[in-house]
Amino acid sequence: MAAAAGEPKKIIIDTDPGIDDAMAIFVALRSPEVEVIGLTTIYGNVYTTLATRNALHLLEVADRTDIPVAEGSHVTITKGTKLRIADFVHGADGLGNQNFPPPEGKPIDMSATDFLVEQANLYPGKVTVVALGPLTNIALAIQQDPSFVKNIGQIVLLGGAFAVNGNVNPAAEANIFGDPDAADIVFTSGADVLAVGINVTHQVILTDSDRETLASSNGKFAQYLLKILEVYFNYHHDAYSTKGVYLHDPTAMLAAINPSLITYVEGAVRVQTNGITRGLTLLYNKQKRFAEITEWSDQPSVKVAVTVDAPAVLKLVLERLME
Ligand SMILES: O=c1[nH]cnc2c1ncn2[C@@H]1O[C@H](CO)[C@@H](O)[C@H]1O
Repeated sequence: MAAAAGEPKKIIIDTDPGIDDAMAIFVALRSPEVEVIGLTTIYGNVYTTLATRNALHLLEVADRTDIPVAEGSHVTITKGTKLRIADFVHGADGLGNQNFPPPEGKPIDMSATDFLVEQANLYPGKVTVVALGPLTNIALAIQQDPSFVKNIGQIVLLGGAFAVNGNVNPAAEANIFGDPDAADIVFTSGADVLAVGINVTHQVILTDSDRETLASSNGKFAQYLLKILEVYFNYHHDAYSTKGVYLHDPTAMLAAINPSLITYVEGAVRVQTNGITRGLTLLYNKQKRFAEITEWSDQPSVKVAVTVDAPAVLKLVLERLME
């Protein structure tokens, strides 16, 4: 594969691994266009303690224990402890019920939020955060350091269901539902945000036959993922009528790596934080100038992905995991 032109883009992956997180992390580690400078962990697919353990484990599988892991928040930004954990999607261990041995490594002695703030300050405008779980750590960084929103290069997040049904319930997508208050802080922060929602990721499906293609590779990532994918396939088989699994996190990762794979629109996004539509993401395209001053007035614009070159994403995922 040709090396990326220029310096690779520095990325921090905020993650709750998670089967599709594992795929996305491996894709990033095999992508010359980016340099993974750290993983930060969060609850979502698993509790934060297990997310940290899984992040360390995945870096050991990849022989990349040089990459630091910083543990993130165990509670929502409003200190909520009643978390919705998607173990029914990923298995009790988050990685397909494989009972992998515990990692040898440890997280660094710094919180995810402190690490995010530190790295954004160290490389102003140069770090992209790829957020694959609920947005608590990112919102905490925004609250902790007023210069974070201008120092961070871009925040590419997997989250939201823009003008489509959610996957937790008809209103809400899982990552936004996990901490709607944090999500609203991120969307209204003024940072350069690109949201890749399930309106886009539901177009990128790894089918049974793609899984067989993956199985034809002796590559360590392909062989590892085959083991953990079984649980993810079973869940999709039960919950959806698609012939495969959605590649949520790998799609968001590739949108960060190669923005030409998606198209987006711009506008203000707000998140519903209570009631039956808690977690709903709504995009205001700013086509109409409303006279009345409301919670929508003067909100900064973010980017919301609307189309994806699904065959190209799938091809890249397979290529990079099969090397
Ligand atoms: O049905 C579901 N409920 C909860 N979480 C899910 C479901 N399907 C996928 N994910 C997880 O949430 C993110 C995308 O919303 C992905 O990280 C995916 O693994």
